[in-house]
Amino acid sequence: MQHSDSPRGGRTAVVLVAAGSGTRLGRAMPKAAVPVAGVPMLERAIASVAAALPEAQIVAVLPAGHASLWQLCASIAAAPHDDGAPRPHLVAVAGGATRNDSVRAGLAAIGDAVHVLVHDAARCLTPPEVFAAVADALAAGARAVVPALPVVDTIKAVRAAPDASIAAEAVASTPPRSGLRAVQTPQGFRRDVLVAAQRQVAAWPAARAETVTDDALLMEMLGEDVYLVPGDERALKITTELDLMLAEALIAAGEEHA
Ligand SMILES: Nc1ccn([C@@H]2O[C@H](COP(=O)(O)OP(=O)(O)OP(=O)(O)O)[C@@H](O)[C@H]2O)c(=O)n1
Ligand SMILES: C[C@](O)(CO)[C@H](O)COP(=O)(O)O
Repeated sequence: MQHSDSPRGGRTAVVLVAAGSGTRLGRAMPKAAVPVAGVPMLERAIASVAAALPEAQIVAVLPAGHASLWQLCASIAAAPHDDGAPRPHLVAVAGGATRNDSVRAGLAAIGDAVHVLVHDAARCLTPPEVFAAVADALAAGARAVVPALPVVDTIKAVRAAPDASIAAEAVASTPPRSGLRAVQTPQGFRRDVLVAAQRQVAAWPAARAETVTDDALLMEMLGEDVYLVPGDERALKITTELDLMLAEALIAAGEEHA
């Protein structure tokens, strides 16, 4: 297949992190295996990535011990595509103890990609427009791109309680809401820059590495400009039962793309 250098083309890889345990969802299986309106979350996530970026290599990062997710990936990679749709370039690797460990495992498995998108399988209803917006910003020369939405709540920074007899945190400050955004995935990067940042984190003590809650943070650490493109409410991260209910309601209403 002829691959173009465009971030919508074949020199792009997607690291799809799906190795989490889903503690907050509290099911007796890893979150990626949980059915969302009857279809495993991982299957929905792969379908949405493949629909948005059909030429991209997809590296699914899976819980090492969950055979059914590995079988699911193998069957998607091998499935005939009679409708003429391209078969996803899909491989699977084992994840690590933290999300960031899993991202690193995925990065180690990608081919010769120029750009990499890091995406949460838990955001399995992300519409193609969000992938396109990230890819287009990379094509325009950005080295780090993140989808974002305005925040709807007022956000407080907190401090320890000034009066120890009151069992509560206290407010430290209130950042102006107009300057805050909630960020989603896929987060897109020049691969060489992300790999260089991850090399630094690999040497950090665990307590510091745990502060890496998203990939863009690493770019900020290197002094890179991180650009924001519009996110989408359908790209919600399924974290709790309420999120799962919302995702299933979106599917029932025909609002998800797949
Ligand atoms: N060790 C980990 C932890 C998380 N993830 C992935 O990172 C994404 C965002 O993580 P989150 O939604 O917090 O998933 P979990 O870690 O599974 O959730 P919880 O914290 O409730 O256990 C998910 O797609 C999850 O599978 C991962 O690949 N490897
Ligand atoms: C990367 C992320 O989805 C951006 O919002 C988020 O930070 C992941 O957090 P989690 O606690 O690992 O779900």
